[in-house]
Amino acid sequence: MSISVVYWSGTGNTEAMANALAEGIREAGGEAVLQTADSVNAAELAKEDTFALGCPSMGAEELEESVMEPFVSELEGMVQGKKILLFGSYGWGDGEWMRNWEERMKNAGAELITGEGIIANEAPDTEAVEALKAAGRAMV
Ligand SMILES: Cc1cc2nc3c(=O)[nH]c(=O)nc-3n(C[C@H](O)[C@H](O)[C@H](O)COP(=O)(O)O)c2cc1C
Repeated sequence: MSISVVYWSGTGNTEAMANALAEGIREAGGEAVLQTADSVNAAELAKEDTFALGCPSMGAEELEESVMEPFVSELEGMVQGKKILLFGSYGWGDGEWMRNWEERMKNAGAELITGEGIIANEAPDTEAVEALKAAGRAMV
């Protein structure tokens, strides 16, 4: 099973999370397709039943504004019934951006894999890496 992991990452922390997730997908025998959000067409992605989206907390507890925000906004109209895993890194906040993002996707009709997004403070630590690998395995 081929699973897309689409993310935006400015300094590599969310990218490291995407790599851990991909490792879990591969451990379970799946094929992980890692792509940055600027190279993905939302309508094409929405043809898949299960996929992962990653973005750090930017702005003031917001999705990155030039690529990820418009991408997620476009996807919102197309995710009814989709199984989506959300993940991302943050710095100093309390995860508000992820709670808002979860709410948006649920209101758009998506089912969140693991129930809530997986977050990591700056670079993912061992615990976050293990949680991402487990989520990746569960997606296959
Ligand atoms: C412009 C900018 C805005 C940010 N805003 C927040 C914020 O509102 N809350 C927070 O917890 N972290 C914030 N951060 C910290 C990043 O979320 C954190 O450094 C994260 O690890 C970056 O992930 P990345 O390496 O995938 O880009 C901000 C960072 C930048 C550069």
